Amino acid sequence: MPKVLISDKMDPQAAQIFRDRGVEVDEITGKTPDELKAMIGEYDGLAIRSSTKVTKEILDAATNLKVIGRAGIGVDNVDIPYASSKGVVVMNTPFGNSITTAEHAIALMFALARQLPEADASTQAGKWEKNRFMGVEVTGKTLGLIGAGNIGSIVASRALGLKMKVVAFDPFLTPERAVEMGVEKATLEELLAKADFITLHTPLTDQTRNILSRENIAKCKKGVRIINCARGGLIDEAALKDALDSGHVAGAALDVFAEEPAKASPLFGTPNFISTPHLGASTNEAQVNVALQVAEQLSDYLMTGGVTNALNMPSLSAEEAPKLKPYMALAEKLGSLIGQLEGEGIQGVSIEVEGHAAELNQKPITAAVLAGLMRVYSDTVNMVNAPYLAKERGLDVREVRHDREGDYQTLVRVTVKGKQGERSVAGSLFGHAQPRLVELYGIKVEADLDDTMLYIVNQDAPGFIGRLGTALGAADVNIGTFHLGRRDQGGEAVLLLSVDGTVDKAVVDDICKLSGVKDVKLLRFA
Ligand SMILES: NC(=O)c1ccc[n+]([C@@H]2O[C@H](COP(=O)([O-])OP(=O)(O)OC[C@H]3O[C@@H](n4cnc5c(N)ncnc54)[C@H](O)[C@@H]3O)[C@@H](O)[C@H]2O)c1
Ligand SMILES: O=C(O)CC[C@@H](O)C(=O)O
Repeated sequence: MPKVLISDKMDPQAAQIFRDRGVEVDEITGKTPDELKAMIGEYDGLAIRSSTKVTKEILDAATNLKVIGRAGIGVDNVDIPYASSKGVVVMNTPFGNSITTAEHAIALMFALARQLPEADASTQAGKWEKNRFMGVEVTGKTLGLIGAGNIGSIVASRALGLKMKVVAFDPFLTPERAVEMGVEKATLEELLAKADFITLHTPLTDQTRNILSRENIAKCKKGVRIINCARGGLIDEAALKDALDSGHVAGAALDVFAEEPAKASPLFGTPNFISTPHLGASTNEAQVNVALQVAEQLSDYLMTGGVTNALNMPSLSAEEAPKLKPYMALAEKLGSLIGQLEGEGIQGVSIEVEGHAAELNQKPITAAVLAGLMRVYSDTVNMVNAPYLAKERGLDVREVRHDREGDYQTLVRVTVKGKQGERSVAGSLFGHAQPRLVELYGIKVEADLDDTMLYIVNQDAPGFIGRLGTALGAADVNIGTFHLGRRDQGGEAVLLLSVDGTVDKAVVDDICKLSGVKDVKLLRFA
């Protein structure tokens, strides 16, 4: 039974879902990195929010880990490249807290417009400073949206409902989508010049880091009010403090900080500055949504192989997973076969599907071929890290889909470009389930790829099979299955034998010495 650790505070319904789906679950929150490191080795899955930092060290200790699920959107607390290199799938729940976070941005916008926190503190201090607090209306004002994805678009719809104008800067926003959203697409410069309020809704990337830099803050309209419910690091906090002090920025509300927990920001105590401790996603509704989603996604992956919302692997619905499973087994075996035959030095690989296989999601088939192929380089390769390893090695990967049906109802062909030029193997499924090799380097064969096999290339001549049988019998090697194919009579023949148990190198050397033998390889598919 797979075992999952919930290491951050999460709605209790998550644990219940794991149990209902047959996954063992421990909820142990608030551990230090060292404590987490000591315990993570026993878990197959890890469910987190933002407190747990999944670093290289934690991943190195996570010897059984297969999947990490973030109950939320941002995954900056997970070292995704390293998780990928270790073959660990990383998933998030991209929609569960979007409405809640958009509402928090709107709440902060109103709090800034009417100085609500300061007015509250003053009133509760018994001051009744009615003349001190003069607000602004939001109606008719321009809201500048930086980032128009899930949350940004919800903020835009709420702002339009409040009769604001919305201008949006997002390099990936198409003109059609802007029209659909009812916003004006703008450059960053235009947005900075026009906006009365600016709200940020992008991830933190190399392009968005410091997007509100000192220089860009200076380009804003005087009296602008700024809201950040996305990620710390999008705003130069020191420059924001100076702009608040000078009055160039009339107010700023931050839910997120460059360093969290933010316990001593220079912004604290600045007039017209409001802060919340990363509460964007903190509503009952959002926390139930993300907890349920993460538990369902992790359970699906661990129990059925279904992949939803993964950031480092192609998606695979629970419905698709059983259909693709035999194809992935076939693809991995073909990749492994050609990888073992060619050895190192493969420069490119093309994965072609035809017939029934062409109706399926090809990405998992490609990932499975690469997993088999890259095993030449590493024993720990799987479908998650294989594409990264292939990229790292500069392998050119091509996917081809043929609508036509050939000799077989379904076919997967793997062609590699290696030291010997382009060579390919192809396989099909028998009875819709049984992977079988049907072509090897242009020669028709029909062979199951069993755990241990001998691949022998010889000159087609009478008596060879007898000599081979005698040699194997003398070495006490029992032949399970025997498959023979040849290019033409008297030409090159290929033999694929499955054998019981292991075969010593000495036996392989003896076969090499048999007359007419050109090549012998011991293949393993276990
Ligand atoms: N405060 C919180 O508790 C909280 C809660 C949920 C999400 N978030 C954060 O909010 C942010 C937005 O989440 P989302 O679900 O809307 O993400 P999303 O991926 O749906 O949208 C992000 C948008 O940013 C745009 N973008 C990317 N690079 C850009 C750039 N250089 N300039 C302008 N736009 C750019 C993308 O095109 C996309 O439309 C994320 O950083 C997420 O982690 C915070
Ligand atoms: O889990 C949280 O409280 C914050 C989540 C938020 O930052 C997110 O990116 O989804």
